[in-house]
Amino acid sequence: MGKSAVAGMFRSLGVPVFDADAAVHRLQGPGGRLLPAIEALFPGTTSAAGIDRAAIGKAVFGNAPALAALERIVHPAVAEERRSFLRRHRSRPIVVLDIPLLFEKGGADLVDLVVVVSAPAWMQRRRVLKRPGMTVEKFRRILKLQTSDAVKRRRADVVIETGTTRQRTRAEVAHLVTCMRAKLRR
Ligand SMILES: CC(C)(COP(=O)(O)OP(=O)(O)OC[C@H]1O[C@@H](n2cnc3c(N)ncnc32)[C@H](O)[C@@H]1O)[C@@H](O)C(=O)NCCC(=O)NCCS
Ligand SMILES: Nc1ncnc2c1ncn2[C@@H]1O[C@H](COP(=O)(O)OP(=O)(O)OP(=O)(O)O)[C@@H](O)[C@H]1O
Repeated sequence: MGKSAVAGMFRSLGVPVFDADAAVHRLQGPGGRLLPAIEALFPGTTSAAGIDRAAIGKAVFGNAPALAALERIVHPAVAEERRSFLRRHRSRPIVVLDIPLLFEKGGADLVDLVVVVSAPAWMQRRRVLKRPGMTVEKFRRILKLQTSDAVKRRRADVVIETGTTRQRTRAEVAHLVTCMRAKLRR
């Protein structure tokens, strides 16, 4: 939908962003501290270079108990990284948490304002299918695991549209940051 692109726009305006996906990649990457636990769960899927993402993706997308077991390893570690990010930026008036599964995992209570990044379904599909290793079937399985865009939009405090030009999206982000800064000064 463009979360990472929008996160970059917040960063360029001086707002610190916690990137949950990047934290997952660090924890599962070369020397990552979750490698032993993941190896025990899915033998033969890790090496010194990190996890084999394609193999684990195949094992968990479409297999609810396997995905839940992986999440029990990954999510507490990500929560720890997030707390450490918040401690490091305690003095900052605004921070952004870029969290792909905010509603699915009950994270909406963590934040003062929920910003949903959204584009039309056909555009999401076109962007996702361009990614290396993505197939129509994998995309279908992942979508089924996630809260629908319509529900996310209803639950959002603010929606940032990425179905338009980057310039318009950047203007929406800048407007939001300006409003938040003005509100905090009051
Ligand atoms: C299974 C893994 C190894 C597959 O890695 P891969 O590089 O192939 O895919 P990637 O991480 O880019 O995810 C692809 C898409 O699936 C979605 N997705 C990933 N994990 C989940 C999940 N637990 N539930 C629903 N959707 C998910 C992502 O948001 C993304 O849209 C990886 O997704 C993973 O470790 N997932 C569990 C951790 C997690 O919940 N991460 C997302 C939130 S922080
Ligand atoms: N107006 C726009 N705003 C944001 N992104 C746009 C826009 N137009 C095109 N894009 C493109 O759409 C893609 C969105 O991908 P991005 O990685 O930001 O999504 P994401 O939501 O973080 O994905 P995931 O959670 O699956 O990793 C990027 O390639 C980005 O350049």
